[in-house]
Amino acid sequence: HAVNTDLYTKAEEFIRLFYYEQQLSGVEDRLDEIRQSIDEEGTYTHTSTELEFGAKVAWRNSNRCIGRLFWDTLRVFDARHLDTPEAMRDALYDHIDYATNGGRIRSTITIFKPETEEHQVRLWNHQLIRYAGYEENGTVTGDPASVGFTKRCQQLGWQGEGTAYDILPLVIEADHEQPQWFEIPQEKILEVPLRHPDFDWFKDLKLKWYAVPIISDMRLEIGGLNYTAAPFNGWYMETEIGARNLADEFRYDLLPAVAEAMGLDTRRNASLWKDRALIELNQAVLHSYQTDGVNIVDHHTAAKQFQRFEQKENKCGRQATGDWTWLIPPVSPAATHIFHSSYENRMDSPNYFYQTPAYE
Ligand code: HEM
Ligand SMILES: N=C(Nc1cccc(CNC[C@@H]2CCCN2)c1)c1cccs1
Repeated sequence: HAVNTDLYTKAEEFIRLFYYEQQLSGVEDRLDEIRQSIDEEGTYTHTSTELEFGAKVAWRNSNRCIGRLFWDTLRVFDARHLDTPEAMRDALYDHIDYATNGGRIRSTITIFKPETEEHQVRLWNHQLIRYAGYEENGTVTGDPASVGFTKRCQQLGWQGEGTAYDILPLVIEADHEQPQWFEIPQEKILEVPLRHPDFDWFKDLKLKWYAVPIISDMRLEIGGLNYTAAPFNGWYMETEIGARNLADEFRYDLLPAVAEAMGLDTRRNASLWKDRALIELNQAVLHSYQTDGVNIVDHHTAAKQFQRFEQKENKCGRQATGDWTWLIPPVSPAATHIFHSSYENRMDSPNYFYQTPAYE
């Protein structure tokens, strides 16, 4: 019974927040309904409006997110009625199409049914769209971060072409049954070839990245219910691609190649060759996405937008919580106000959480 009381307590806190912020009447009747449902069935069901509000506020509460100014514009697709892996696959295809929108990216979340004692839906992908990683005697082709998941996909019967840019399949696990994998049709994947506005040789590095980051392995908690499959996307901040995915030594490790092509002295740290290469790589990312009409935000603009979010929260009588260590951008952090601010890293509910890996 303790568990149910815990569930009711969380449900009540969420419902009261929803009725207060949306200035609705009749909260006691709704709470009676929920208490009865929990007593009779051990759980309760969110209305679509409660679900949408919960997903938006979970984004508003995401302490590590610099993009929260737009929390209230999230498009929420309610996919709780879908029961088969094929139906879920089609909902994921629709998510990719709707979010991509030819480059005019729309922040979107698709929410599958919450976990109960009987069932749980999990997406094994970290992101719906991501490149495979193949390890051959010490060297990796593709994304080193994907080596483990790529091996699991191969064990499930998937075969990639072996290039540095193979798109991994969707892997859907429903109710502890055998996970099913599905290819994503190539025409659904928007990618951006990278070129530099001033360095004509940059295109000869033959680099590209995908347009839409869709996180698919986090748990959305709303009023005590856990939505263990709720993929969400926004657009990229350029440093994620230019300062991490393509720059980290344990990812695509491209700083030496860019620095050499720039003719920098890579033997001496004090030449600041890594810093110069970083700036040009991030400049190429911004230039390429903007030229192709694919939404992206630079880290200075993103910080300004976050400052507006902080101000907007204060106007609403709230104080924005945050994780400073993630909110500062990895390039020129002290050039943003965030570096010179402090934030309480309190985890409010609703929120997005890490969850136990779906596979090992
Ligand atoms: C609209 C454009 C958006 C931008 C530019 C943006 C930007 C970012 C960035 C740069 C990070 C840090 C990621 C990293 O360093 O790996 C982040 C984290 C995060 N964002 Fe956003 N975001 C956006 C939209 C969203 C949306 C729509 C949601 C959910 C509905 C969201 C939820 C989160 C969460 C939960 C984290 C923390 C992830 C973790 O702890 O690993 N963001 N965001
Ligand atoms: N722009 C985005 N970036 C983002 C957001 C949340 C999580 C992530 C992935 N973070 C994990 C990686 C791997 C370790 C450190 N970064 C990226 C968005 C992805 C989905 C919505 S916005």
